[in-house]
Amino acid sequence: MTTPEPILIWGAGAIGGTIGAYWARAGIPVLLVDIVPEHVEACRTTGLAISGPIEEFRQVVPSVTPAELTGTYSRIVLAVKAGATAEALVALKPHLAAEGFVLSAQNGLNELAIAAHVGKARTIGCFVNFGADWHGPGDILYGNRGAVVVGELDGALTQRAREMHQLMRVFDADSILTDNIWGYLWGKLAYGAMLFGTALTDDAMSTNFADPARRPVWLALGREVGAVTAARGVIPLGFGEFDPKVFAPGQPEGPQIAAIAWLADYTSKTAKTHSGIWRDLAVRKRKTEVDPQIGIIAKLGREAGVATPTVETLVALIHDIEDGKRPLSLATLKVLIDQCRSVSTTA
Ligand SMILES: NC(=O)C1=CN([C@@H]2O[C@H](COP(=O)(O)OP(=O)(O)OC[C@H]3O[C@@H](n4cnc5c(N)ncnc54)[C@H](OP(=O)(O)O)[C@@H]3O)[C@@H](O)[C@H]2O)C=CC1
Ligand SMILES: CC(C)(CO)C(=O)C(=O)O
Repeated sequence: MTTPEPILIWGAGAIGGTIGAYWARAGIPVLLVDIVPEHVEACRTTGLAISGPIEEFRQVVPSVTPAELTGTYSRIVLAVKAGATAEALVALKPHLAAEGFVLSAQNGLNELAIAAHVGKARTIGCFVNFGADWHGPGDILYGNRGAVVVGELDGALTQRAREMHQLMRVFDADSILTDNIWGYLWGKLAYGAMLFGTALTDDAMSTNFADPARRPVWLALGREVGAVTAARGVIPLGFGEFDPKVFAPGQPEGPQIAAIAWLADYTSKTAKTHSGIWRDLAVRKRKTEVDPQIGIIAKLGREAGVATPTVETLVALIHDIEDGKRPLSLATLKVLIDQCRSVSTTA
């Protein structure tokens, strides 16, 4: 009897580690690949502990560092931060079978970079919106359930997409198979841009979304991403009651304010009170995914002739915090609030 080929999860942190622990617990062969040797050692020996309000368990998961990996694999789930995607792709390509694929379980438009590197036919899209934090070697907080959506880049409902969807259903029974993965990815960018805004302060995501004084920023970011999304001909899709279509050009303000109010409520119900961006800035003290995730919106906007002044200032402010030039504080967010206010009064 031959041993079934494991699914490689490349990047076994908050997202990759959580999915991997669930798959391994369900008896699905999985192999974690991560550059943090202490994490790899913990996962394969004492086990990966999943904690938080959803479920608590510890699961031993086969794990290696990239240097220890041998062989080729048909299914690779990429779950590194967007800034590490290029480097991870170089390392994983020799291990990707000719007929295999890479599925991006990441925020942003990493699918573009993956397709450019391994080929569009070997790339599958995925939208992940559950909340998790890597707290240390073998230690992950699973803070809240959230959308998991799988789809081919061209929308085809292929056998391999169906299979990955079924596997994701083992992790979360509500996972979705879609023919519009770009819609979900662009919808998340609208929310994602707002999350970067919340990460300018030390306040929880929900505190930020609930404060009427900060609302002009969320509205401006939603509208700018909505305008670029529309210019690219994408119909954005959301999660829960967050419908990014309300931010499309020409849409009224009422439903936009309601969408922000829903986000305030939604983000108040997680054990992960702050975004991964805030965690990178405040806890990990490292660069965020701002350029590949948010900077790309401004770049694609410029290409389409759509102005994105709020997005551009946000990117600059995040860089300032990364470089130690500004603090994480309300004063930093206030730069953006003032810019949005002055635009709305001069408009
Ligand atoms: N966490 C969350 O709640 C959510 C995250 N996302 C998205 O999911 C993606 C993954 O994020 P998340 O899981 O939080 O990130 P984490 O930092 O928790 O996990 C990524 C892991 O990959 C490792 N890594 C970095 N470079 C490589 C490489 N070249 N090869 C192998 N491993 C590598 C990291 O090590 P090191 O730390 O040393 O870099 C880390 O252990 C991001 O795009 C994020 O925006 C989406 C929705 C929710
Ligand atoms: C907030 C969250 C978990 C999405 O709900 C996220 O995407 C992040 O932390 O970057």
